[in-house]
Amino acid sequence: MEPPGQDQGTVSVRNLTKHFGAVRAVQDLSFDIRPGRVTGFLGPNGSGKTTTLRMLLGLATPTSGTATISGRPYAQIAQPLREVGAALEATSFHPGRTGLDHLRTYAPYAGADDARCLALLEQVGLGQAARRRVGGYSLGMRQRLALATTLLGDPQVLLLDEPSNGLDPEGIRWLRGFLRHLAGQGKTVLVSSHMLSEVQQSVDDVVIIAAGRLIHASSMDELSALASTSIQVTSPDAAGLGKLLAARGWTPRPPVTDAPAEGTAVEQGAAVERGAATVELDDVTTAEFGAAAFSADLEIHALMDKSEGLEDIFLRMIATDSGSSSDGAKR
Ligand SMILES: Nc1ncnc2c1ncn2[C@@H]1O[C@H](COP(=O)(O)OP(=O)(O)OP(=O)(O)O)[C@@H](O)[C@H]1O
Repeated sequence: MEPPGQDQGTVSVRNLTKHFGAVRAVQDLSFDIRPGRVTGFLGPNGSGKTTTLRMLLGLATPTSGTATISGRPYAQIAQPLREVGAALEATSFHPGRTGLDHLRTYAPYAGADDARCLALLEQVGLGQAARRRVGGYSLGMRQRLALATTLLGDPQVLLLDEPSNGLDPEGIRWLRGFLRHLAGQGKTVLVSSHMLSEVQQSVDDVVIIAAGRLIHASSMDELSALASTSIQVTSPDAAGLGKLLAARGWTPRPPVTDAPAEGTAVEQGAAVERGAATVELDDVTTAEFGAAAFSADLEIHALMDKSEGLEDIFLRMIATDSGSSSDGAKR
């Protein structure tokens, strides 16, 4: 048994599995979420994100495996609202209650007083709407209220299911800054989403799942390093292009040959036969190539960035898995 406090703030999932009849919602999932970081919990619709969060919160019983927060299952946490703040997808609000009254309902369990409720509403941008009925709140305002509710007990761990849903671009930018601020205080922040692009600017780490299985877990920097850089270049001067590539040590695809291609133009006056060439180069940026071509006085007719972006990597990762996943896709 590890000494108390060793796992403080760590969210751990070990060999976690959940079947609903024939549907394998979560399959042998293992990962850790660390304090002081914002972690994106990513996967396409129906990949098992909410089911995993529900098991972490003791709302669903694992078929096998464990889900713990600070080393303990949720049910064993003495004062759960002071340790874990969670906002799941279908957070429901009593439409007749004001935002402030909604917080007051939970405040006693979280050890929060009225002043804290009001301060939190202010913090999430609902200061002006504190005494308005939630029934009249927009989806984005409800998301902000859900966030304020998770923060009532000043918990170490925050589990937020698609928190940017319904927020406008300004709200998304605000949320980004707010989550970073919370992680900066040493909190463990998990944000689920079905789109990497939605969270890529705000997360430090990523856990990617598809069809209930772990696909990838790393820091955002490590994931970014998987993104390839490649360009496509077309020059009417194959020989000149070949010379430039050789001088720079850049290996083109396909190789450039000096032999004039079909449709060769004969330059007036210089009587030099010139063939056009189109090649692709890896690990060279358009800026690098553009500068090199400029200094070599090489004529270029097209220069395109063909790099694989982060979202492409994410889509490739989750697509690769869906072929092998079988039952999890039964929905
Ligand atoms: N109570 C349930 N009974 C039966 N099947 C369920 C139940 N809850 C979830 N599932 C199934 O488990 C799978 C995973 O669903 P889950 O809601 O965890 O995915 P998700 O990644 O959160 O999806 P989304 O991004 O759409 O919210 C789906 O096939 C879903 O239909």
